[in-house]
Amino acid sequence: MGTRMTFVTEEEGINVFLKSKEVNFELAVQNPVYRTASIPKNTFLTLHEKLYIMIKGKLGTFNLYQLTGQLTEELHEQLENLGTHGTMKLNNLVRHLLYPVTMNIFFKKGLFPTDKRKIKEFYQHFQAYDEGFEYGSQMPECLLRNWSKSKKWLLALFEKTIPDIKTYKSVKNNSTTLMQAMLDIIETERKEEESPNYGLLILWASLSNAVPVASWTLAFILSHPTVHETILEGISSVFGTAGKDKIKVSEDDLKKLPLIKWCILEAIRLRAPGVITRKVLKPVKILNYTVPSGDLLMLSPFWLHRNPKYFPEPELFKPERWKKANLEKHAFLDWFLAFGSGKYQCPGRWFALLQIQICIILILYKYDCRLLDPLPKQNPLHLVGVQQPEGQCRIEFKQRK
Ligand code: HEM
Repeated sequence: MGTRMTFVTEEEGINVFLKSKEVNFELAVQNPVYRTASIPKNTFLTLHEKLYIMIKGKLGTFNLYQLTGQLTEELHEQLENLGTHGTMKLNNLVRHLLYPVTMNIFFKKGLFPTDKRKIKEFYQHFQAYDEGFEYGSQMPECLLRNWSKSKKWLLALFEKTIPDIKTYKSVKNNSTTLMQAMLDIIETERKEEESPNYGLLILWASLSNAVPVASWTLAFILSHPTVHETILEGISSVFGTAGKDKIKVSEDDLKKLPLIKWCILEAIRLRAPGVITRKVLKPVKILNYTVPSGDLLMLSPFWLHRNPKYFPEPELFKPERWKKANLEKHAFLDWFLAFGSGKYQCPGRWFALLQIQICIILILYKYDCRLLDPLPKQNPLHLVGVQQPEGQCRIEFKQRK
């Protein structure tokens, strides 16, 4: 639709994408941000770097472990609502856990509705917004009636709740939530009329990839019996065998269970975002081509992760390949680009890994789980963000005795 895109697939092009000063993140995403969250260009460009630095700091490895206790508590609360046994679509089970946990932690405790009708309404609108995000980021809103309705519903929700978020004070500690810290920056720049729009944007960023990644990780673990067994043994050795206790999970406990983190990273490698993008500011030369300014440069982490030169036997789920990564020093494997790269690499990556680790530990500690369907295929239509499953995948869970 009038946008020129150049895809880089070879090392030389990838290096230009990752290192050239002539390609720009902000100008590549500004238009999609305008279409999906109605944030005007000047507001976006004024606030972007300040917000990014704050989010990166708050969710970076130095501060992150302050959230472990809260994450565990919130997840226990949501697991309690699942009861002692049941069968659900795997995706829905993960949504049931991560939607409220993320809302309550990033915005304000108790923000996620508890009334059944309101929860259903939230699910319906967030899912419609998320599923249509890719189209919404490219097309005029007037062509996407239902998507637009859900976008407006979510914006109205934030408009209503922002005064409460602003005045909320945690009883347990003095720290501000992520959204409160964002509001401080937005207000300092006198852009408060755009606060609900930022609420919507950060809600989408924090859930759209984390939910499918948690589902894929569980699906991979449950469909690889040896991995599943080893993880269960690890969990029993750290937390004991009973499934009823409200266990606490510490940073040290997580270090004793590296296989879970490797499984998450391997699931992300295999289902990585279809594309990430940069705008070309001045013509750049790649091999024999000159890519003109104004083009979007596109790189596919999904495709790159299937290159056997970088990832031997790339199609196989092999969590042990992550043994080689220096995760203690917060480094991933070379050529792993699921979180993007450079100045504006995903600032939520360490939070996502922590949240999913605790989520998986608590599910597998509390319940005996099995999949009732084979591992689903990935839907090839999704380019923005992590691949979605195609077809149904149900999970059966029974409380361990
Ligand atoms: C496994 C889950 C996740 C994946 C795979 C993922 C992936 C990505 C990718 C590929 C980008 C673009 C980076 C680039 O182009 O270089 C990005 C940006 C971003 N992510 Fe994540 N992400 C995940 C979870 C999260 C979470 C939990 C948050 C929570 C706050 C988050 C917040 C953001 C934000 C705010 C940006 C935009 C950064 C900017 O504007 O500069 N992400 N993410």
